[in-house]
Amino acid sequence: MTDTVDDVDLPYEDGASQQEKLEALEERLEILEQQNEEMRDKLLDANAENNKYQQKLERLTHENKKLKQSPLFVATVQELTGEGVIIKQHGNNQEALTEVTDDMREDLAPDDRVAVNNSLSIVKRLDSETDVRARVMQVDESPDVSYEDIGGIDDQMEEVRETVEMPIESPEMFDEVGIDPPSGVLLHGPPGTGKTMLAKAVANQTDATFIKMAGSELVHKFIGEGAKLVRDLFELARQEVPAVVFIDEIDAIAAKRTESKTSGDAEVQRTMMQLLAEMDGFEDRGQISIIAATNRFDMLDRAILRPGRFDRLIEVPKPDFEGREIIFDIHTRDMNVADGVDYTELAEMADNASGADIKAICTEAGMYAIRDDRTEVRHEDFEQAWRKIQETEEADADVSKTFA
Ligand SMILES: Nc1ncnc2c1ncn2[C@@H]1O[C@H](COP(=O)(O)OP(=O)(O)OP(=O)(O)O)[C@@H](O)[C@H]1O
Repeated sequence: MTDTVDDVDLPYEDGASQQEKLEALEERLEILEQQNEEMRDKLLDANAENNKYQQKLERLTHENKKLKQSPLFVATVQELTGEGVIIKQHGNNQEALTEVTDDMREDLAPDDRVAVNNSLSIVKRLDSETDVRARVMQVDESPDVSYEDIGGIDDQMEEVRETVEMPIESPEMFDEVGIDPPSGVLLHGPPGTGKTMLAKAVANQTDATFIKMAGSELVHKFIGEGAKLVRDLFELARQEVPAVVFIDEIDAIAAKRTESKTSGDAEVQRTMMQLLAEMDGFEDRGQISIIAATNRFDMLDRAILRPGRFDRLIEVPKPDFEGREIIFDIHTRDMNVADGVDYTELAEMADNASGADIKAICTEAGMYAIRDDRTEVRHEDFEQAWRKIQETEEADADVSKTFA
């Protein structure tokens, strides 16, 4: 309903002169215009915010859909016959005859790897095995991270060095003393605290090949591949000794056993069993070091923590005040930083930041300088960068809460 003139509370007394009325009305008009302006600004902000959430919503909906899709199984084409295609499923080695469209049939040849759904229909032809390995395993003959690049986790670094370096550099010591070298190291702690860096640095120091495998990639894509890829991983490590095998997100393959009996769970189980078998029957222990990492220590199956497997559990926490100061120092080493930049203040400001957050603050601060057409990064650039990163993190947290 719109206000009529009668409803409006007039800003002057009944007996006011024409001049007084005019002035009062002008004053009121000015206030209303100002309020209108403020409302318009707020509306614009709200629209921008709304757009941002819409985009996030779309992204999350898309991810959600992807996760809900039922997993596909992997099989190998055995033969193309008049009645259909004979495939052999990985994992259980069972053969099956399945029908395919003419288009798909033209695309297939014996020995091709294919993805099949629950009813064993071929959904697509897969990349060659080498492509899958390349996706899941990242091999780096000489990673470029050194101990000087890591800040605030000296005790953890010492422990990793002690466990990994000695057996690779002086395996004879263990032989002579007559003990087995320490087995795997499990690093656990929040994201972005330097777990991957630690593994890379120790590989660099010992001239070992760094082989990284992501747990989630192993089991979430195609069923029937996980166990084989674990075997391939150890095979590759044996060819590359000395090697540091880094298994990231190990919780994806070593989560506590659940009651559900879905095929996905069985696959995860098989992959984990293969990993345990490889770790137990490990003859090159020492020359191949296994470092695993997780952000979800609470979720791990205790079987993985039994002696002889990961018997060094090292917590890698977020840096404390001093650690943050050092990490700021590390990440600004190559930056053109103005005289007034105070790392102590920055470390106080970025309370609760991880190493990865600090790295992001430094990069973003550099971006502020560039946007401002400067080549020198100032203290306020870092402050502005931290505010921006916090806002983004808060918005992300809100969105995940809303759509959880
Ligand atoms: N302690 C640290 N010192 C210096 N830089 C760090 C530190 N921790 C993290 N960073 C920075 O953050 C980036 C990401 O760190 P890294 O990948 O090692 O974390 P992570 O603990 O393995 O994380 P995630 O659990 O998410 O895999 C590094 O490349 C580095 O730039």
